[in-house]
Amino acid sequence: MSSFEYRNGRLFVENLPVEEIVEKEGSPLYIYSKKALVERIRAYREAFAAHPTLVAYAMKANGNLAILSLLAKEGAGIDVVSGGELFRARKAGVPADKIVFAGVGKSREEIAYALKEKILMFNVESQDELDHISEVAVALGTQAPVALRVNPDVDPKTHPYISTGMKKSKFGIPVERAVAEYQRASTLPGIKIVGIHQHIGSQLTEIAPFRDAFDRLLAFHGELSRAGIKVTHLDLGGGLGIRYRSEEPPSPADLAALVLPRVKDLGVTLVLEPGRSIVGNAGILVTRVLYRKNTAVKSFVIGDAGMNDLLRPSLYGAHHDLLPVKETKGETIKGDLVGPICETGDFLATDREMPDFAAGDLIAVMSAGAYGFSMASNYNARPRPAEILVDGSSYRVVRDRESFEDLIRGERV
Ligand SMILES: Cc1ncc(COP(=O)(O)O)c(C=O)c1O
Ligand SMILES: N[C@@H](CCCC[NH3+])C(=O)O
Repeated sequence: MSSFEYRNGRLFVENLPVEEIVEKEGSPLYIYSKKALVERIRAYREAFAAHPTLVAYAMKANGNLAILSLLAKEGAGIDVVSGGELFRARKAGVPADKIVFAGVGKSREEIAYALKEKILMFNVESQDELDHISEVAVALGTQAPVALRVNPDVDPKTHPYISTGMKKSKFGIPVERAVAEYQRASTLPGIKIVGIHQHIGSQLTEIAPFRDAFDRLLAFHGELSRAGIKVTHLDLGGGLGIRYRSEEPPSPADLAALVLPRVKDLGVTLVLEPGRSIVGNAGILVTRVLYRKNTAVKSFVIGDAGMNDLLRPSLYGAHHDLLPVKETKGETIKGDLVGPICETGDFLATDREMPDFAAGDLIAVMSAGAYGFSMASNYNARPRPAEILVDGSSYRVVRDRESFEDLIRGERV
């Protein structure tokens, strides 16, 4: 049974009506389902159970402490991309030896912090970064465990802004230069080579790019061992897509079927970095209609959530289904769901067939668990929404709605 469904015409999250939660906690509001989160992380753990595998949830998708802590209790590690994310992961109780650290621009302070915490490994994205990490490690009297992020030049067939494994992208080290870079790494005093890393993009809905990238990764692994360099970890990154509209992305089991038969004799631990496919469909954003407005050419539904609360439609033209919190059988309109932000690009849906919403109605913006709150901002001095975690018939506020005082914290006249 899905975690979000209608019962007697009312939208429920697990056993709670969305309307009742919003009456108490206000809007806009992010609501997550614990059951959906647990199901998703277990789907990965079970699919890969036959091989030593660390599922390092990519917390950039949603870094709420309650979610991190829940996933950690399910055995997950974390993929972080900043000192701030590392801090969050540690606050949530994630063991340091289950944390991997990627990103093209790690600062010396962030590197030192991660070394002191003793994380599992750094996923290194350039020659310069490798040198910096070695220097910082030597200064601290230690060695940094690293994987080099190898850019295989595979088209992930997703939005260009979130394609990361092509030649023209800023990520990773080109595969043709990677063996030489590993050889250089093996001579650096502060570096201990432990793995190979790859991540080709996000919201992948076909298996073929995973297969192409994985073929290249295995070929590279062979080349590296022939050059005398052994690794203990193969990090395959994240990127598995979810259903926003009608997509039918591969499942963790499909990924496992592709990968496991070919790694079983390599003597490596697998690392996976799923983000969106864990949290995306475990969360919704609820917005209340403030006004209706019709011009000569457009119908607008003006809600209380905008691009500052959910950026994906504005940034990528992304589609999120809209569901009425109270089911209607009445008229529909074709129009835009827009927010209060002073930008024409502030919309959650454009030219969309939707119920003829009236002021006061609640709309659930679906599939908003990933890259929703984590990309929210205070633009137009708007406090960010509260976040709610539903567990069966009860819920907890896992992040308070921001106040006006929060907006000016740290500022001085
Ligand atoms: C290095 C790395 N790992 C993991 C992820 C998580 O990706 P996704 O949310 O698509 O699973 C990303 C984001 O694309 C990433 O950059
Ligand atoms: N923010 C993107 C995904 C970014 C992936 C990060 N590497 C989205 O909402 O789809």
